[in-house]
Amino acid sequence: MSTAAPIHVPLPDATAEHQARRRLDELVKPVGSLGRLEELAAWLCGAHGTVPPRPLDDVRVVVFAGDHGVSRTAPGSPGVSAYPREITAAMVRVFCAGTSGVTVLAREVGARVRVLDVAVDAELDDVPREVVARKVRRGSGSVDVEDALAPGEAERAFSVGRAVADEEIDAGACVLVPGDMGIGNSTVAAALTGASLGLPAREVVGTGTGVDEPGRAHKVAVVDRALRRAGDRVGDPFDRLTALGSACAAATAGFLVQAAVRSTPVVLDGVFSVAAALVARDIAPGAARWWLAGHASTEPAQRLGLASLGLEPILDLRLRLGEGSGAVQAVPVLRAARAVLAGMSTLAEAT
Ligand SMILES: O=C(O)c1ccc[n+]([C@@H]2O[C@H](COP(=O)([O-])O)[C@@H](O)[C@H]2O)c1
Ligand SMILES: Cc1cc2nc[nH]c2cc1C
Repeated sequence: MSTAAPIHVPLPDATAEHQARRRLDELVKPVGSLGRLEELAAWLCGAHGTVPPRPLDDVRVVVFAGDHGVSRTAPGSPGVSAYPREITAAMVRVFCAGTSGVTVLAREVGARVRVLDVAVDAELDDVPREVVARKVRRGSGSVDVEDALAPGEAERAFSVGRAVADEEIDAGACVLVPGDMGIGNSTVAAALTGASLGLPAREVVGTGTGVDEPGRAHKVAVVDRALRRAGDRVGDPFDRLTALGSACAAATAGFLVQAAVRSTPVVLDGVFSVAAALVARDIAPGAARWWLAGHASTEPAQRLGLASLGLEPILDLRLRLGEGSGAVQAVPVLRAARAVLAGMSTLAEAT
């Protein structure tokens, strides 16, 4: 059970949000005709405390990379992923080379991408030192048979995530995007989501990187064992991260909480970031007010998690890549929402 001091999360500015709604109704268009853009514009005003909101010109993705014990498979036995765990380390090098999916998509919208090895099960001595400087451990425990983390590690990884959010915000970030890379992490995300929402494995497990139906049935069995093993320890969010999460999940939760503490909007991405968000909300109630849902993933746990957070996805492109790839594509929509308030004249001026 964690005894850490409560974390204070500021409230968005309700007055600015209200003023934005009034202004939106006055603009040169039928009332409400810009639909979701109007809601996003008002939300941004609440977050920034100004009408119109400030330009969203410094968007930063942090990809938390790590391995998860559930992806360790004996030769000939079924696995939880369609890909081998060695892909995680290989992908960190791809992020460093600037050719990953999220890096290419982020470039299109002028966002930056930083990758951090939080728990990759390899010594990455061929990547820049700052990529590995925050490493918490090599891999995390296999949650169906053992705790993911040793005592104190969830808190340590959570602090890493908070420190990284602080660094990005101090360097000028006005929007943060949590990215993830970790073979097997859709199983861990399902376990965390099941525990956070009190749902059975069969409802939260999806196909991840593309397992077939027997593969999904195996994942359901793994998550079911994990939920039974953890029992009622999952009531405390740090115990939940220790039993069923991973160093990456804890770091991502810390990143999301600290963004809220610093009044910095977050665009959530796929199933892993949403699973971490459910835990982060339990650590810092009110933090979810600073988060938006970038897109709807094909994973059931992501959809269920967003519904519980009260967040409606901005996009639905049937993505299931992770990395922050869906969230960055929502950035132009947010910029469009801001432009409406910043640039449109009023109906009164036209008549
Ligand atoms: O974000 C999603 O919704 C998503 C859905 C399926 C897979 N992924 C990515 O694929 C990996 C996890 O899939 P798996 O099958 O290995 O558990 C991990 O690196 C995620 O970033 C991501
Ligand atoms: C190649 C590859 C890239 C990824 N990016 C996020 N998850 C991934 C999984 C695989 C397999």
